[in-house]
Parts: sequence; structure tokens; C-alpha cells
Amino acid sequence: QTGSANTNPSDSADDEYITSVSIGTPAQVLPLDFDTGSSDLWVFSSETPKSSASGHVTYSPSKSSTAKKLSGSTWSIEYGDKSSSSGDVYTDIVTIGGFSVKTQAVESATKVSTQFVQDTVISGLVGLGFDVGNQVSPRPQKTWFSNAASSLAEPLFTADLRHQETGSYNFGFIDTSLAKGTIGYTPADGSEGYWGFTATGYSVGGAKLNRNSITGIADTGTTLLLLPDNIVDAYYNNVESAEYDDSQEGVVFDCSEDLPSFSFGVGGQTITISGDLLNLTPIEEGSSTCFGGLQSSADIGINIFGDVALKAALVVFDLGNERLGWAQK
Ligand SMILES: CC[C@H](C)[C@H](NC(=O)C[C@H](O)[C@H](CC1CCCCC1)NC(=O)CCNC(=O)[C@H](Cc1ccccc1)NC(=O)N1CCC(N)CC1)C(=O)NCc1cnc(C)nc1N
Repeated sequence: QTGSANTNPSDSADDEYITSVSIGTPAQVLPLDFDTGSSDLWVFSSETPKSSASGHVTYSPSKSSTAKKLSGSTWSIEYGDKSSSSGDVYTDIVTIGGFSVKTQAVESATKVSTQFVQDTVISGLVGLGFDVGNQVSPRPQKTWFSNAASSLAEPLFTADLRHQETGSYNFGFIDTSLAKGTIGYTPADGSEGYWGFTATGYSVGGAKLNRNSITGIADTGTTLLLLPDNIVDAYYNNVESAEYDDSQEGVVFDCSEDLPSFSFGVGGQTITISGDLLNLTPIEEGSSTCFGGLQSSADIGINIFGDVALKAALVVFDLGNERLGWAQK
């Protein structure tokens, strides 16, 4: 069995990607953010304070004949961008791309932080990280993918995120026609809940890859490519107008700049992110100053290959073989 779901950028900056998910009987369809950087499926619900839930699609367990309260279980999460949410837990049928998991833990939010209240394009997250990262207590729950893996044709899923166009999350199969290049595989480290891996080197503007390895995570829930300062500096030294903007908390430059590409080696392949993918967006509507897709990871403590990097590739999240596959798109 397999599943295939379309995913769409939430706005003109590809800030996040939205995928429709069906929960319960009859189906309640919610727009959710698939996040390989976390391991909880949580939703805005009938238990979310009305003031917080306004503008969001919500899940009502009381309207689902297959919903069951997981009594005594609660959850609470804080994310890298300081956003947070918490609540209690139900189990229900969750269908993604035509594939159903019968008894999936659906974490219902009784509290959500301001960022989530304001981000009305999504009604929650589908964590696609490793189960060890799940934040339900007293008994951690499995992710939707972990529950699905044993019934899928192959225990893997692929992410095909695109700039300003529809992409896909495919479960149980690899559609190699989505990629131009060969898929290169490298071991994945799931010990922290993330999809951790090591890139073997990098280069700016099509130069030969160096051999400076970069250890980081493949994270669909993070917008940017976040790397060490020395790499960020090496890149922006090629961009005449680049400067650090305190208010934007990142490097900005003239939107008219012709940005160099950025490449990294992984699994014997080279993934090249084109310059236009590295120009994320004007800092404000109509501004001629643009915000960089590559920013520093210095104050995070972990390097994150977020959507800016993932958009350049077809990425295979292979749980069965604990490995990540990358192919140029
Ligand atoms: C098992 C992992 C665990 C659940 C958790 N995982 C993560 O934080 C990574 C995860 O991928 C989360 C998933 C996000 C959470 C917010 C909602 C969207 C999804 N990623 C991040 O927090 C990375 C930083 N955030 C982002 O990248 C958000 C995503 C977003 C986009 C649009 C609207 C709203 C949010 N976007 C931005 O920051 N930008 C987009 C806009 C642009 N102008 C600036 C940059 C963690 O590490 N928590 C520990 C933790 C706690 N506290 C802190 C401070 N750091 C931590 N790492």
C-alpha cells in the first residue's frame, strides 16, 4: 500500500507547506504542516479557546464516531522558534494521501502560543520525526508514519517541496521521475527525534566542493537553511550589498542582486541550490531589500537543512534502512 498527498507553499515566501489531512468519521479535513523536525500530530480543536481558534479549521472529537479519549494522557511542546502548544489526547482514524491509520494519537490543543493563533493557514502539525521525539506523557505515542510504516509497500516517505508550486509527500514508494539526478544515500541519526545526517562538503557559485563536513538535520518544518557563521560569511562575501539587519535578525541584500548558488555534498551526490531559491522574499511588501534564505545557525546550536535546501532536492526519509536519500531536482 502507498499514499500520495499534495503539499502547497503557504505564502509567497514559501514560509511553510500545507497538506490536507482527514481525521475521524465522518472525515474532518484540516490543513496541517508536515514537520520532519518534530514527532507530534497535534491540531486546533473544539477544546482550543474560541478566541485562539478563530480563523482556524478545528477538529471536534465529539463529532467523530471513531474518536476515543486517551484518558490520562497530556502533551506539551516548545519549538525552536519559541512557539508552543499543549493539551490532551484522542485516538482516531487519520488518512493522508489515501492511506489510513486506524488508531492514531491525535493531540488536541487546549493551549496554543500567539504565533500559532496568528498563523491561520495551518490548524496544527503532523510530526514526521522519530518516535523518540514524541512529547505525550505518561506514555509517548507513535507518529502517523511510524504507525503506517509496517503496512506501507516500503517503510519510507519522500518530500518534494517546490518554490511557489504544488509539491508532494509520497508514502511507501519513490517516484524517481520527480528528480533529475541519482539518489545518494547517507546514514540518518534519529536519536534526538530529528532526521540527522552529515553533508561531506560545500561550495559557493558552482566551485568544486570542499571537504568541510556539515552535520545537521533535514527539517521540513523549518523555513530557512541555517548553517555555521563561517559558511554564511563565505557565501555572502560574494553578495555586494549583503549586510546583517538587526531588526530582521538576518542577512539582507538588494533584491536586484544576482545571487550565487550554494552546493553541498551528500551520499556521493552534489545538491545545488540555485541563487533564486536563496533569495527568500522582500523584507516588506514592495521593498527592494530582500531577506536571505541562508542564515546563521550560531545561536541555535544545530544546523538545519530547512525548506530552502529541501526545495532543491527530492528527499527520501527511509526509516527501514535508517538513511536519508537526496537527489537533485
Ligand atoms: C523533537 C523536536 C521538538 C518537538 C522541537 N522541534 C523543532 O523545534 C523543530 C521544528 O521543525 C519546528 C517546527 C515549526 C514550529 C513552528 C510552527 C511551524 C513548524 N521548527 C522550528 O521551530 C524552526 C524555526 N521556525 C521556523 O523556521 C518558522 C516556521 C514557520 C513558518 C511560518 C509560520 C510560522 C512558523 N519560520 C521562520 O522562522 N521564518 C519564516 C519567516 C521568515 N521571515 C523568518 C524565518 C524542538 O527541537 N524542540 C526543542 C526546543 C525547544 N525550545 C527551543 C527554544 N528550541 C528547541 N529546539
